Amino acid sequence: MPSETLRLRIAVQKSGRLADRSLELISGAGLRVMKGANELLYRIENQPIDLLRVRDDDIPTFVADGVAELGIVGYNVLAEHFPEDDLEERIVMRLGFGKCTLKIAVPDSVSYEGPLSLEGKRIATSYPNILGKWLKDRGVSATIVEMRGAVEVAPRMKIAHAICDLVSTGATLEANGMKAVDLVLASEAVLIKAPHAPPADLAHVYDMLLRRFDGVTASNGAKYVMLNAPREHLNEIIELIPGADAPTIMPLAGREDTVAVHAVCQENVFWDTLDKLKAAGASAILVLPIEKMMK
Ligand SMILES: Nc1ncnc2c1ncn2[C@@H]1O[C@H](COP(=O)(O)OP(=O)(O)OP(=O)(O)O)[C@@H](O)[C@H]1O
Ligand SMILES: O=P(O)(O)OC[C@H]1O[C@H](OP(=O)(O)OP(=O)(O)O)[C@H](O)[C@@H]1O
Ligand SMILES: [Mg+2]
Repeated sequence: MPSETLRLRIAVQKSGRLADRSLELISGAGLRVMKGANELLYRIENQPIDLLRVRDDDIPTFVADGVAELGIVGYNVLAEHFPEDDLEERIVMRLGFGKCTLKIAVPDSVSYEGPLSLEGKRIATSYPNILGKWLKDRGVSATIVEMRGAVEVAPRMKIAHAICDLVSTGATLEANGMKAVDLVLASEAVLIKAPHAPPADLAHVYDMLLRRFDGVTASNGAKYVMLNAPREHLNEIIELIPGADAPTIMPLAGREDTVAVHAVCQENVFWDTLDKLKAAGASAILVLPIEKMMK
């Protein structure tokens, strides 16, 4: 095959909760997506890369089989496909979006004293492998009722006593008269890789892509903080800046007692932090978003 026809493939969710954020990550890495007539495959205009747009359930297998070199999928979906594997071998990086938890939930009126309360019960879920392993590890024997969706209605329909489903805000559980009682798995979107190295001709594109994804992900939520600080409270003020690593301290023209402080914060900066900085004597505080970061 001539090398100019070789293209890397990234499997992404076609539509759903991860679709937009996956495309944002891809464009954040400088890839220009061409939305053509082919709904299954989007071309990247400025790199030899294609996006394979599929149901999220197909992504772990496509990547494991080498149909795509990389994929963006929920950790929960990956764990359900490969419940016995060391998932770290498949994961390139955690992406910081699509955060949710897989939880055991029961009707509000039901008491729960730990996993043993599930003994002999029926539990509805779309994640039979993860739940099966979780129950086995805790020595609980229960019947797993597999459902593709609308798991939250199972107790009301008398199909199951409990459910094991994804939760983020808890609104779905609340609307269905249920409460979360145990954590099974914490999840977020992850970048996964095929077991074999990419074609040699595309190794540089692959490496560049991982570097850029890392840069976009690392800057997620990170902020650039600039402020003026009285010298006598400098240490206290630096301590207050969240996740600040080696801030830059600069003199201010004509102001002996005050310095300018610039710092990259690895975490979000909330209003209460600004209030504390102000109370400690900081002034002219600016918090700026960081678009890209390369360490
Ligand atoms: N409420 C939520 N909050 C945050 N993230 C979520 C939530 N629900 C699901 N997710 C994450 O987003 C992923 C995709 O969810 P979505 O509901 O779009 O899946 P789906 O209906 O199975 O989509 P597909 O049509 O691709 O099969 C989930 O596997 C999970 O990782
Ligand atoms: O705690 P919450 O914020 O309410 O989120 C939890 C809900 O989100 C997901 O469903 P989604 O809304 O994606 O619809 P689906 O069930 O059709 O996939 C999940 O299956 C829960 O039902
Ligand atoms: Mg799915």
